[in-house]
Amino acid sequence: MAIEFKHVNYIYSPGSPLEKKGLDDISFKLEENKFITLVGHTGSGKSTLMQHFNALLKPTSGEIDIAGMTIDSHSNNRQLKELRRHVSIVFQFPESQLFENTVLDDIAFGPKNFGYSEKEALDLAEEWLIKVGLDPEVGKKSPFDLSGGQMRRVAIAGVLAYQPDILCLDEPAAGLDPNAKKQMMQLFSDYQKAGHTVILVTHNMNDVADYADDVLVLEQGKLVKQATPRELFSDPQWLKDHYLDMPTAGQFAMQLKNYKFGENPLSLDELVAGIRKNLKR
Ligand SMILES: Nc1ncnc2c1ncn2[C@@H]1O[C@H](COP(=O)(O)OP(=O)(O)OP(=O)(O)O)[C@@H](O)[C@H]1O
Repeated sequence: MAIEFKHVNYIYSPGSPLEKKGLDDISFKLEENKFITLVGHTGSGKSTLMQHFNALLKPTSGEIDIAGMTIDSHSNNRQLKELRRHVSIVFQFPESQLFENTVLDDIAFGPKNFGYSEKEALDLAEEWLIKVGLDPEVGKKSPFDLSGGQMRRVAIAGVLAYQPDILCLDEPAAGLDPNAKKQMMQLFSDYQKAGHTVILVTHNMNDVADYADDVLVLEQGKLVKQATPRELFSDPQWLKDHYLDMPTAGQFAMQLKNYKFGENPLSLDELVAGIRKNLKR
């Protein structure tokens, strides 16, 4: 199911002295089953946009076609429960929402909430506990006896277990060590490849280069670019003008003044291949 935003505006506290435009005439279309990244500086509107994907915020004007539904300022709450089964948002530090006595019960909570029987939900919980890389024995523990990284996995397993078609993630790897972060990003990449849409808010251009099919760039509530990572990172001047970084491999290549790279490398592999070519010249 494709996603389309049509002239979406969102205003915080309209008519009050605190009135603030969060989104400004946003229009775009996303193909289904892609890995999308959402980038932009602090305050550019990423979280505001994200919350429109499952109507935690509804457009002040304009409309959104998502998961076979159309959301506008009048959408009612019954429609929204159905939407939230298909579109899930994982906010930063989701482990702060864990509350059940055991890890398995916590993971099963999501599927139960969306209509699975007790048994089905527990079966899914056992399956996803392993898929997120935890030992089955962990299932019987209290979530509060786990490390921070393990708690994060449990919280994410609770969302993946009911298999939302569209998974929205707000900096899900924040605060994890590099190894744990890589494993978590791989989990999301696998989830997308298994036939789901993943939408990731990130400040990290390496994540954009490594995982994204498509990038949306926000600035002051406006969409200023929709592109592939290759297109975005092939224009260093545009990035500079918009105070955005190049991925590490591209930055490194730009420092090698006497080397010629056909395209700015996006990954370590591309950087190494480019350097090898130059050494053979
Ligand atoms: N509840 C609110 N009430 C009023 N204004 C808000 C509210 N939440 C966000 N804003 C404003 O809306 C704009 C967009 O904020 P938003 O949180 O969506 O940005 P962001 O790109 O997610 O930032 P960050 O990277 O810091 O999370 C900002 O100017 C912000 O101050």
